[in-house]
Amino acid sequence: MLNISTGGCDGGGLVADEHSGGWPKDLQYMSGFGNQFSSEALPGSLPEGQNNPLVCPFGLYAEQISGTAFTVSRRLNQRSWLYRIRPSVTHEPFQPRKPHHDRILGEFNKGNCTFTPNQLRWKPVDFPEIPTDFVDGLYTICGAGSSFLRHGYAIHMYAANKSMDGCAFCSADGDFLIVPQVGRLWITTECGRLQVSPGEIVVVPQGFRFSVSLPDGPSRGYVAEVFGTHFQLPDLGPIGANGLASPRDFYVPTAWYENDSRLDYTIVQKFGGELFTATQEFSPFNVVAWHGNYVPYKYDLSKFCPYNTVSFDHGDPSINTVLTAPSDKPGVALLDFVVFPPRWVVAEHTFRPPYYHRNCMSEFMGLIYGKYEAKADGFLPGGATLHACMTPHGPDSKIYEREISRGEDTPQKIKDTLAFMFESALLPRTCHWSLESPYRDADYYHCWSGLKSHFSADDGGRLV
Ligand SMILES: O=C(O)Cc1cc(O)ccc1O
Ligand SMILES: [Fe+2]
Repeated sequence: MLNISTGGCDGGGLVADEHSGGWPKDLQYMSGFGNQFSSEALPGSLPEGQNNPLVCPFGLYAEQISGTAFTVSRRLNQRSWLYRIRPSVTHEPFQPRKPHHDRILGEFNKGNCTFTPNQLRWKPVDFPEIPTDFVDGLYTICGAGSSFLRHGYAIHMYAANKSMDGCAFCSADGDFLIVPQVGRLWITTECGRLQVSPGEIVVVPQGFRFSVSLPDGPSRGYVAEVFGTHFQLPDLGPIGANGLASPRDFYVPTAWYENDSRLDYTIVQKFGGELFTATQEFSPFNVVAWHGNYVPYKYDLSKFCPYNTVSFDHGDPSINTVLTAPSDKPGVALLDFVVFPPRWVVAEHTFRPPYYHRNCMSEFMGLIYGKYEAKADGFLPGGATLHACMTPHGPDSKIYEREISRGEDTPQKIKDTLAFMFESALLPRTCHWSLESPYRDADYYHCWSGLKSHFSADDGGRLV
């Protein structure tokens, strides 16, 4: 069977999934970020030497999916060729989805959203009481820009308890970077299947159809969707050739198909922020072979290799960037995905937690497990915070008081925690339902009320 990963950032072989627990036992991935991959589920199903032969092996249809304009520079060009039993075009016309799902947006403006310079925090939501799949459980928190203009992003969360059945989802608006917090996601895509556990992330690029099964039942997590650009690895600059997220740790599925015909397979398409459905007589997971570099992939965050100070002062959080979706301005992200993983903290004569901060970028944070280093309580796993552009934030009073009375400079290990940040240059607007949500922590600002003055003009400003 052909499964090849070449070129791009890193060549890699096939890897078995450490987390596989029954579905399916022989799940395999190809490794490497940005590589050119080739995969076939049937030997000989991938055409050789050309993309669209007059007749494809096994009578398959050739179909290209383009993730960048045809004319984008070779360095950035992303596309894949899928060889499938029936082409995607064979469907009944799309209709607005009923019942209407009105908590998803693809465009953020004064009419459909609100905004506030206040610090926002949400408690983790409860799992749904009624059967709810990934699509029904998805709701937008905030975002900026417009999927129509191909510039912007949306931050969604989901809470679900039921596998998608006879239906596939696809966002025509942008790439989905999914961060599961509770419950594994077993994701079938047109390129094959991925098993994703909390602590891992998965990116399903714009346009790919996927279906989410929930082997553990109740599931919850976060999604960053980026419009008009794709995630890439950050440059490492003076760090050198290694460190942070290594290209070889990104796993891409191998070809897998089902040859199933049913009258009512439903495609749910997010398009311009609204959901449309179309039925077709076959599963969209009918790709027998494929090749290309426009692919879904997953990454285990425990493989992230953090770098940090070994002398003094608190480094900026950009040092923990896993993936970045660039804007057109050099060095400025449309959306960075940053993690705060377990690590040693050794800075001497330094206030070690995150500093007090006002940022021209906007920061949305989530917590996968444990406690976040800047908050003694209130920021819970599954919860979220939003500190928009220039909104002051930082450690709560308890963390501040604890830190300044720490005494010794012994090394400390931050452990049993995994927080993350979606950071963007674009100022987010917040959805009405997020601000009005019963899960919103209206008292959030109190966590800083105890930050009393320690100032004393008499002792040269030393702490008293
Ligand atoms: O907690 C935050 O707001 C994120 C953050 C973390 C950090 O280590 C430094 C700055 C920063 O904004
Ligand atoms: Fe911050």
